[in-house]
Amino acid sequence: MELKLEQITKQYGKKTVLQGISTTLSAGVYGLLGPNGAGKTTMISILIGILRADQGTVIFNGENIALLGTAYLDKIGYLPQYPIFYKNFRVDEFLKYMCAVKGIPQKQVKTRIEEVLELVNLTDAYRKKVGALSGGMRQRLGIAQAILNHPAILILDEPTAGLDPTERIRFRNIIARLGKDKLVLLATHIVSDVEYIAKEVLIINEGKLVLQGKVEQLEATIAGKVWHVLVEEAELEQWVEKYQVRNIKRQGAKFQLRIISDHRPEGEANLASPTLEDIFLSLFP
Ligand SMILES: Nc1ncnc2c1ncn2[C@@H]1O[C@H](COP(=O)(O)OP(=O)(O)OP(=O)(O)O)[C@@H](O)[C@H]1O
Repeated sequence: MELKLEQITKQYGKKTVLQGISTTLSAGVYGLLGPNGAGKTTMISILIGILRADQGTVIFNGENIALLGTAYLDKIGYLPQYPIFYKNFRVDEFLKYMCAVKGIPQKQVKTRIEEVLELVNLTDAYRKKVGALSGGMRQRLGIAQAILNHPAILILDEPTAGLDPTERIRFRNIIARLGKDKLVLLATHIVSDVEYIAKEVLIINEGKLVLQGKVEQLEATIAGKVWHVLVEEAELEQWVEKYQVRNIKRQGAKFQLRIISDHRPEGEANLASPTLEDIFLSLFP
């Protein structure tokens, strides 16, 4: 399976929101990272076929999606950034409704609903009202509806916003499992959501694809530039002014600073292993 973006460009009025995005994606989890307003949701809207690019094409398995029409939509599962749930529906009623929307044959509905609820660990919530679910359970229900039609491509826009750490990990595990046979594109600005599960990370800023690669490849781009330095409290302010300080952690009477710098900072400085968050923050301080 292959999804290819060729020179995707989109403008809203005079503002160019996507500028010549080109990439090729296949099965596996991809993290789409970028600061607020980078163009993630616009790119997703084009990929799920609800928005046309001004220029460029999206090609699914060798065919232009603009010509595939609903045959392409059948391949897509989508969880929007702000999903609207009908709170008075029960979970099973909501999923039956979504099966009808997606044209799933009546004979398959019951089995398919049981399968997707099991996949997202919501079997026990079958008869619960959607309004009674926690935020995390509701997001998992969002995934359940997105995969009802066995999509080849699953697109999730900021799926973990507002989730507690336990739910975030649970969610991450579900996504990793789904990525074994689907192309999963997960847009987020929470770097840790994708750090451990993404096959590749795409970083966009101001509508341009600025970096793409495996997490280790991206981390290698700032190897030798991430430092830990121990400083006194009285010196903190001058360090923060002089260096790009990523993190400050109290260590006994002193403070440990995580710094991104091309050169070894003065004082007690030790090299640290780079993380994806270091890259993100070095690009968007
Ligand atoms: N319908 C629209 N009309 C005009 N401008 C828009 C429209 N939708 C988005 N924009 C602008 O396009 C830019 C990219 O927005 P987009 O929502 O794609 O970014 P994003 O990376 O998803 O941001 P966030 O993380 O905040 O959701 C922003 O400057 C936004 O204000």
